[in-house]
Amino acid sequence: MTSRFPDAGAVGAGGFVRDDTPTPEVDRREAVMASLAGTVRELVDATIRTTVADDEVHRVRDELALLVDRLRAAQLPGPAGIRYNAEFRAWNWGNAVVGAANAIAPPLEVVHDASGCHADVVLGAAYEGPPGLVHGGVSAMLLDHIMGVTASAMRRTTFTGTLTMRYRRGTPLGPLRLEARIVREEGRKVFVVASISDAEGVTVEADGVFIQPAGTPAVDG
Ligand SMILES: CCCCC/C=C\C/C=C\C/C=C\C/C=C\CCCC(=O)SCCNC(=O)CCNC(=O)[C@H](O)C(C)(C)COP(=O)(O)OP(=O)(O)OC[C@H]1O[C@@H](n2cnc3c(N)ncnc32)[C@H](O)[C@@H]1OP(=O)(O)O
Repeated sequence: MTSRFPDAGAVGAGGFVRDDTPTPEVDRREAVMASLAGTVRELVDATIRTTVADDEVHRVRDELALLVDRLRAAQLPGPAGIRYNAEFRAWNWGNAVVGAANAIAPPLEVVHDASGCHADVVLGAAYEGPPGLVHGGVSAMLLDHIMGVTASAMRRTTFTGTLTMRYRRGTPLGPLRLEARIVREEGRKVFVVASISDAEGVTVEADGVFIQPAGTPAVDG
């Protein structure tokens, strides 16, 4: 049987790690971690926007330091990586864009559709660059991810080779839609286009070359 995922270490730093945690247990833990990350995300937003007095800020900081110690009581030795089990249930809880346990991730929920992938997301104060607008690097990060997922097409691993952004107008914080699709393939190179839109239309366009690293397998079909 063709392995759906490369062996651990086969695809760059960290690689993919086979982990035989049963899917229901993965699902249960993922929900628990997503719940924690959701509250931490609230904390990030509340921290940015708080106007409470300095003394109160210091008290909150001290209480949070105790909570950090409790989570540090048992930790992975490094980043979370990408893990998968025998049913090809994969989980990457630390991922910067979709990680269920990562409060820095919006998180993006990528949907595979007939033409590629799309995602609806609401970006708040933590993603600001110019006043009221999404940071250009955040736009690039989110597009990079959805384009990589699109290029990978659930059957191979691809890395970003080249990514080009065109910022047509400021992207307002708030509800946004991302879309990505493959335009052509040449050997191990997959050419992808993508966009971010608000209610008025496209704000950012991107095109990129995603490359399946030499020697990594792909599933037929
Ligand atoms: C087994 C199946 C697996 C199933 C998986 C299932 C589900 C998928 C699950 C998860 C999906 C995982 C990830 C997807 C999600 C998000 C991804 C986010 C994307 C990222 O955030 S990812 C991090 C940033 N990314 C890097 O960290 C890349 C660092 N870099 C490298 O790892 C190498 O550099 C690499 C691999 C790019 C190339 O290495 P290489 O050795 O394979 O390339 P090589 O020289 O053989 O060239 C071959 C042909 O590509 C052309 N070429 C080469 N380099 C190019 C470039 N940069 N731009 C344009 N074209 C380029 C050549 O010109 C030649 O073209 P030609 O054949 O026409 O001559």
